[in-house]
Amino acid sequence: MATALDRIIEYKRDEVAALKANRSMESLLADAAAASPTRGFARRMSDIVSSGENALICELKRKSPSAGEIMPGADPVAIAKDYENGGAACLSILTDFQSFGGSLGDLAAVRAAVDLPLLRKEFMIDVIQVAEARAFGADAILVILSAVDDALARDLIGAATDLGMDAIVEVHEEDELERANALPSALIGINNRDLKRMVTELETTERLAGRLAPGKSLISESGISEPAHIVRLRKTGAQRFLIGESLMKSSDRQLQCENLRKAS
Ligand SMILES: O=P(O)(O)OC[C@@H](O)[C@@H](O)c1c[nH]c2ccccc12
Repeated sequence: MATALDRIIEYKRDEVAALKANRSMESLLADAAAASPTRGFARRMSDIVSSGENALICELKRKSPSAGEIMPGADPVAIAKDYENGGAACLSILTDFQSFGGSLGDLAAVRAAVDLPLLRKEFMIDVIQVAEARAFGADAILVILSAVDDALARDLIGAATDLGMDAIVEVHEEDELERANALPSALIGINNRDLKRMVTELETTERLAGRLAPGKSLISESGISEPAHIVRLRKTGAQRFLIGESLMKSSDRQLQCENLRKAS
């Protein structure tokens, strides 16, 4: 049976074909060269971690296959400002429309409104999407290892590096973590959500965290909704966290960000 991830990758291939029909790599690279310089995504997280606080990547997400509608009419700029005022290290902007209700327009709007480094949260299957990410102001990309082989992962990371961006290599299982350890990116995201079964378990980080190679930085992703979750995950050594749904739904995003940032 096709998984949720399979279905997303299938329409993503059509989107990439449409992008290639409309834009040349050269013209996207020209836009990328003209974009304002990258903001140092990994560096901003390390600065916050050195100060003793948690580095939060706060996410803008209107809906998802697992949660359904989260906040259909969300104003990306207002939410980004809440996150910035709450002391977020970086922001994650979903740009997939079909499953997550996001767009590159959200990325560009947030880029113009706040100073934080931005992750383009997207299912990357072609280097042209990396150039497009930079052209719209992204500072980092996501490389989901359950969706790409090692050769493509290397190409995506290489393209990001060439454009001055960071790459988060996302894993959910032990063999993916082994692959991530051998890839040339220092940021490894352990996704507590299984993108194939849509089940979220913080045990995923607890099980895999000890297996990161030296020099890699761990980001624990998904399913975090309260300070106690951070306290628990910090025991694995995690100091960087990617949080979406619970912050989107919070009645006081800024305060919730502050509480999660200071939890220890
Ligand atoms: O909303 P949550 O449970 O806090 O999760 C955020 C983020 O980790 C999640 O949106 C995510 C992690 N990896 C992804 C890959 C694609 C789309 C979404 C994701």
